[in-house]
Amino acid sequence: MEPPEPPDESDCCNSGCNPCILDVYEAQLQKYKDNLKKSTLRPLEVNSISPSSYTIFVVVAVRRISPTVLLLKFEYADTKDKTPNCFKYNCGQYLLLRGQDGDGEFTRAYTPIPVENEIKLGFTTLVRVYPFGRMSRLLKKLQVGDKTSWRGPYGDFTINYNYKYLLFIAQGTGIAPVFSVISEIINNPECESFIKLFFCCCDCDDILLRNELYDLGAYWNFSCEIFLSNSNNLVKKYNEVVHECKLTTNIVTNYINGKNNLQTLICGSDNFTQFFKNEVEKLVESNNVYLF
Ligand SMILES: Cc1cc2nc3c(=O)[nH]c(=O)nc-3n(C[C@H](O)[C@H](O)[C@H](O)COP(=O)(O)OP(=O)(O)OC[C@H]3O[C@@H](n4cnc5c(N)ncnc54)[C@H](O)[C@@H]3O)c2cc1C
Repeated sequence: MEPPEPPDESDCCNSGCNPCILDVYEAQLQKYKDNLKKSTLRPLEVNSISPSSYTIFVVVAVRRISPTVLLLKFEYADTKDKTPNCFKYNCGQYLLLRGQDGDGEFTRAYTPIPVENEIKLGFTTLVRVYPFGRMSRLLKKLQVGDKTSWRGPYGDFTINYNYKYLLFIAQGTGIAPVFSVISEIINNPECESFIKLFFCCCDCDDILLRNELYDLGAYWNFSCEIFLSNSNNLVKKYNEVVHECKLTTNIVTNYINGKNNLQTLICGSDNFTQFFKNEVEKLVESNNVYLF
């Protein structure tokens, strides 16, 4: 383990970021000291991103994949006195992007997603831009070559392979951590859980990672059902299950009923997440429900 880089005092923007960079540094320093006591092994991996200080990543690709969603690719471009050899995060973890505007500095969370041929020292993220969003205004203007500051990864999600059934309920860009976790599970040859995804989208253009989810359908233990609030211009692919309606409590209840040993994992807007959490908890104990 590398000693954490101390943040500049000015890195704390006093806007209540979660987690605050100064707290992260203290916690990482303590972890490093504890590790030193335990081990004298030389570190083999030097991560290109750090939770306790900002690292510069340059934009290397901007792809619009729906009217409001961008797929952005970033590559390590810092000049710190370290030679990173990997970009490491656990599935379901997120990064914080630093923004600056007339009102000062602030951060927002974004989730790296696994993609084919990923750059060794980089990451990819799906970003929805909102008309009046503070970070969205900056993201909309990003171009290849622009520099951005990131810290992380954060989040302590761990996959529990003891469940026989894993039900994921995702909405919009909530698919980012869900896709990352499902990909990890599917790639574990020892996993014997059945994975079901209910994916809620506004319309056909909004079915994010559609090809990637379609390809996952080739695995024996994964199936996906897509729900569209607006199904204009819908063209289904072979074997794709697309409902021309919103996901209802009945559909969730029918899936859950009769299944013991099931975990439900939910990711979407606050209202969406809270609604399905309440519904699912009428059927299963709350410790079997995870909110990203
Ligand atoms: C752990 C975590 C991981 C995340 N990962 C991703 C990710 O991978 N991709 C991604 O696009 N976003 C992700 N988000 C959301 C992201 O952090 C921002 O909240 C989002 O980009 C909006 O930021 P903003 O500054 O543009 O909008 P803000 O200035 O914060 O909000 C302004 C307005 O934008 C609209 N708005 C903002 N957020 C939402 C929302 N979720 N649903 C509906 N309307 C909204 C509302 O009208 C709101 O009033 C994640 C959030 C968390 C907590």
